[in-house]
Amino acid sequence: MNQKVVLITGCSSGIGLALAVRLAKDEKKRFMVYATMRNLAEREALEKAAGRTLGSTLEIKQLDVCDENSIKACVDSLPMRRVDILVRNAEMGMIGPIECQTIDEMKSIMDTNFFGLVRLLKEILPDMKKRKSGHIVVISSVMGIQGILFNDIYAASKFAVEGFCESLAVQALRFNLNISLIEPGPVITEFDHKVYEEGLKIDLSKADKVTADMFTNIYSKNYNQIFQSLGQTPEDVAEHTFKIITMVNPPFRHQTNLSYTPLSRSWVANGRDAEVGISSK
Ligand SMILES: NC(=O)C1=CN([C@@H]2O[C@H](COP(=O)(O)OP(=O)(O)OC[C@H]3O[C@@H](n4cnc5c(N)ncnc54)[C@H](OP(=O)(O)O)[C@@H]3O)[C@@H](O)[C@H]2O)C=CC1
Ligand SMILES: CC1=C(/C=C/C(C)=C/C=C/C(C)=C/C=O)C(C)(C)CCC1
Repeated sequence: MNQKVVLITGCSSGIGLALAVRLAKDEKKRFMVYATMRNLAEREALEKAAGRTLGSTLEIKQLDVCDENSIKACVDSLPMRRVDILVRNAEMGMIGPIECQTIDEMKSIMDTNFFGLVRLLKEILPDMKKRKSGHIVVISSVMGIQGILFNDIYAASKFAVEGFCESLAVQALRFNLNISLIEPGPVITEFDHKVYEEGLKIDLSKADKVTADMFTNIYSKNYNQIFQSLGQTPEDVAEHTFKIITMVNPPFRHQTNLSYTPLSRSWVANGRDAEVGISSK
């Protein structure tokens, strides 16, 4: 059987975990999934969800997108170093006023979210080009095309990812490679819990009163309601991504949330006028 080798980053939770399991449980067994995570001590949830596929169509490996050696060691450990489908999923979020964030904290977001992708491609793209086959699937976000209040650095990292992929897409055509950007809106995962919890701990004393008030009484106050009303499950995003992966001619961009799509579409069409109006009152 001609199984496709899939390597996914950030599979300890959320979308990465759901997608790894979805592909490994494919009825036609079309995929051999290497589900990676930076810390193997966090493998329990994936092992549980993988069930019988563990050791058959799913294997767990260590990979930290911030560590070139770990990426190389992981790819070297694969049969003939072959990756047919790379899913770059691992990322970090960050919210809050920039006055309250250090440059080192911002650099760490760019290092994981943007340079993490660059490191992976430096290791995997040359082999894909030689074979003239491969699909690079990047879990981006609607924030890759639309900035959102108090997500300045995170959105910038997603814009960087999208610009990088858009530029590479031109080369990809020449080598018969596909690149797809998956753009979910809010998804209810560890990510949004972690980001929100961290956001609540921010020392707002470095921000002026108006900014601090906007963060507390507009952003934080409405955050849960936005996620509860619009949020998708990681399994839903995994299903969308599965469909993109199994398409003969996958699209370059794909938004996963029909409830959110009108917001990002109208933003692109009308600019700031389309910003969603939620009042602090
Ligand atoms: N949740 C949301 O609302 C949305 C999420 N997304 C995107 O979806 C993707 C997955 O996020 P989601 O499933 O929500 O969140 P999770 O927090 O559940 O998953 C993020 C994963 O990335 C891993 N990770 C972080 N840093 C590294 C690293 N240096 N090397 C390897 N793995 C790392 C985490 O591992 P560890 O457990 O070790 O921290 C975790 O497994 C991200 O790209 C995110 O930007 C897009 C739109 C909306
Ligand atoms: C909370 C909140 C808003 C929306 C937040 C959204 C939509 C967050 C989406 C996060 C995503 C998509 C994260 C991952 O990539 C608005 C509308 C700015 C108004 C003020 C309060």
